[in-house]
Amino acid sequence: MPNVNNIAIGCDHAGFPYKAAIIAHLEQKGISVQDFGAPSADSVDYPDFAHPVAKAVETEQVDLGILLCGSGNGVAITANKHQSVRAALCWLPEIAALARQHNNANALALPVRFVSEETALQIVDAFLDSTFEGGRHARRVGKISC
Ligand SMILES: O=C(CO)[C@H](O)[C@H](O)[C@H](O)COP(=O)(O)O
Repeated sequence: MPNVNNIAIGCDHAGFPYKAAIIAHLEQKGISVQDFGAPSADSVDYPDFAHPVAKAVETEQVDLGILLCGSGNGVAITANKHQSVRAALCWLPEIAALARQHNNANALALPVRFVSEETALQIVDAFLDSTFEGGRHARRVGKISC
C-alpha cells in the first residue's frame, strides 16, 4: 500500500451505516483515522461533516479523506469547494483506482445507498492501493484549479 498513514472520515445519516466498518477496516491496516462524525443515523446536513474532512485534507493534517453520503454527490460537491481537495465520486473499485492514478484524488466520496458494504470496502482498498501516475495526468491535474 502506498504511504497512507492517516485518514479523515465523515458522513451524514445516509453514510453512517458503513462508517464503523470502514474505520475498522482502515485501522486493521494500521491507518490512523480521525472521525469527524456524524455520530449516528439521525438526520443531519452533509456539508456540516464534509467541510471538516476537506479542511483536514486541505491543511495536510491527514493524507486522504473519505466521505460518505447517500449518493456521494453532496459530500463530493462540498469537499471540492476546498482548494487542493480533489474528491472523487466512486461506485466501483476500478473508478477508485483511476481516481488516484489519473486524477490524483485525495478524497473518496462513496454513495452508500448505491453500493453494498462489501463493495464499499473494495472501493476503499482500490483507492488506497493506487498511486498517481504523473506524466500527462500531472499536466491535466495542474489545469484543474481556476
Ligand atoms: O445523498 C445525499 C446528498 O448527496 C445525502 O446523503 C442525503 O441523504 C440525500 O440528499 C437524501 O436526503 P434524505 O434527508 O436522506 O432524504
